[in-house]
Amino acid sequence: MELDIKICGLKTEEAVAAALDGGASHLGFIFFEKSPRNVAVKAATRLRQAARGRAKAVAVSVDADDETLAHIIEGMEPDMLQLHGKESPERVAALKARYGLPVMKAVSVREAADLEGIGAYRGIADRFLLDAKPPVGAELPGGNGIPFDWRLLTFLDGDVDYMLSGGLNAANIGAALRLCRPRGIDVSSGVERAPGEKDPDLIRAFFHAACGAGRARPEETA
Ligand SMILES: O=C(O)c1ccccc1NCC(=O)[C@H](O)[C@H](O)COP(=O)(O)O
Repeated sequence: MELDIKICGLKTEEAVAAALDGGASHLGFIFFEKSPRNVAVKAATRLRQAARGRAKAVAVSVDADDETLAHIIEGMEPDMLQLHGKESPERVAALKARYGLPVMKAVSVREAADLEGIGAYRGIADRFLLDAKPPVGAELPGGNGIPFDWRLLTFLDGDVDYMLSGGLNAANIGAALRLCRPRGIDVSSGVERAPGEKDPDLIRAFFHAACGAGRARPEETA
């Protein structure tokens, strides 16, 4: 099985092209006004066209209400929803049933106890995005460019399908892959020259480093 790679927070055609050329499996579009990566539905609808048949377009929202979600989903036609707020298991189940789209539930991790939060969503969420817990007072629930202690994941049930996220970049992705053996990885700040400004060269460097560490999941290359 190939490693999934999600480039998140895309806002320009240039960045989308670099992500697709690198072989991204998922492209993330942020719908959260406080984020420097926030995109309008109209822009995301245009940007996601290039991904059709090549990568999954992921709509990232944070405790969005029904009206907002309907606008996003009807407009950009995502392949997947990423719920990055405090959405309950019931809310996740209801959205899956309503839209028939796979859901990736973000879980914020700082310590081992945070991983217990996964349990309530198992059998409901299709996938998890294990991200670093934001620092106290942070405005953003994700995209803060900080890693968490990946060693915590070595105790996780191997059946949990997750993308590793939080502070990944070309310099640390090799170590992260070797330690955690995730089925997918996700990056945002680590491929930016400034908050919200993706850098195609950094995107290319990230793919190069991830592929150098084994694009296939490590245990399958052993
Ligand atoms: O990236 C954002 O600005 C953001 C805002 C609100 C909710 C989620 C957000 N990002 C979600 C992601 O999937 C990011 O890629 C993930 O948090 C990792 O970000 P980073 O640590 O910057 O690589």
